[in-house]
Amino acid sequence: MIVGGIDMPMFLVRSLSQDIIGESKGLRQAVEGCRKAAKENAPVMFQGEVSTGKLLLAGFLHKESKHSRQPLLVVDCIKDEDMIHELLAPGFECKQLDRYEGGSIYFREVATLSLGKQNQLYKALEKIEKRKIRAFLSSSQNIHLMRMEKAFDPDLYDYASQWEIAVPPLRQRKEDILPLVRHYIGVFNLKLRKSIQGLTPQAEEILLAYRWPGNVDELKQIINRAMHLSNESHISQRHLSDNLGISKEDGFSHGVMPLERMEEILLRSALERYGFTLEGKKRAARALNISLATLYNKLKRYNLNP
Ligand SMILES: Nc1ncnc2c1ncn2[C@@H]1O[C@H](COP(=O)(O)OP(=O)(O)OP(=O)(O)O)[C@@H](O)[C@H]1O
Repeated sequence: MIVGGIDMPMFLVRSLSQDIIGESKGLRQAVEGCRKAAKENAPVMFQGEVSTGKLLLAGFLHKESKHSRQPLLVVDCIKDEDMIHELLAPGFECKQLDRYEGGSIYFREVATLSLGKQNQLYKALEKIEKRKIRAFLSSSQNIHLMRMEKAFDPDLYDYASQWEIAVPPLRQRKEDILPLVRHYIGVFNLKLRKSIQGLTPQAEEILLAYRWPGNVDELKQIINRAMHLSNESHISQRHLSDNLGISKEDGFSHGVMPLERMEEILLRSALERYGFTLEGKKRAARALNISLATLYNKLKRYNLNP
């Protein structure tokens, strides 16, 4: 739910009361980490690949903590450029944050900020904490490696390292795949007015073997598309084939796919994340560690357009 009527429209304020679905050890450890962190006041850094559930877990932590009576504010360091600019300005006094005193604030994707801005964020966080607003940070890039390569600000690194919660990718939490699939089948049955009951054994095998580079959002999309295609009681291999880049004949039982297909998936996911504007493409190229010119060549080759 997005709560409107706030002073700063750049802030996304969400009430996160959604269920956390999964049974894996990795997810249970992350939930346990949140429960423990909820009893403390330290800032928490959520680390994990894209769409692994970092924000969902931060929402759970917030709800379990003594800050839960006030909102959790979400600031996206990639998308909320104006807000970030305002918040990081040296003169920012956080007065606009007064009404959120006692709540929490979540900065999504802090590692995408330039080194200078990371340091400004560290200074802003000191002011924010004075307003008794608890800080959460997230990154889909490994900030420890970035720090070693001097690509992450030392002050923000020390701040973020106080309490870390790692959220493993879906391919390392295979026990979560089928429960999530069942959950989304239920969601889309309602939405599409269908009554699909589950997956064929072969379709289950395919989904369990897949690497899920886009994690839970990708799973959601794949199930959504498969359910649009299926008029049967179960989702089968042929409803998944085109979307997972596998051949209808060969199946996909070994978690292998053509490298080019994997490259296309990664390019698409980077552009969906950063956007197709010039700035978005520059960021996508940086995240993929390729030059902008190479990115343009690949976009042409795979015919990737918004
Ligand atoms: N364990 C889970 N149970 C139910 N839904 C989940 C789970 N994990 C993720 N989701 C859903 O997947 C989507 C992505 O989750 P979320 O935004 O929390 O991921 P994230 O890691 O913060 O993403 P990003 O990398 O884009 O910042 C959301 O719709 C979320 O509700």
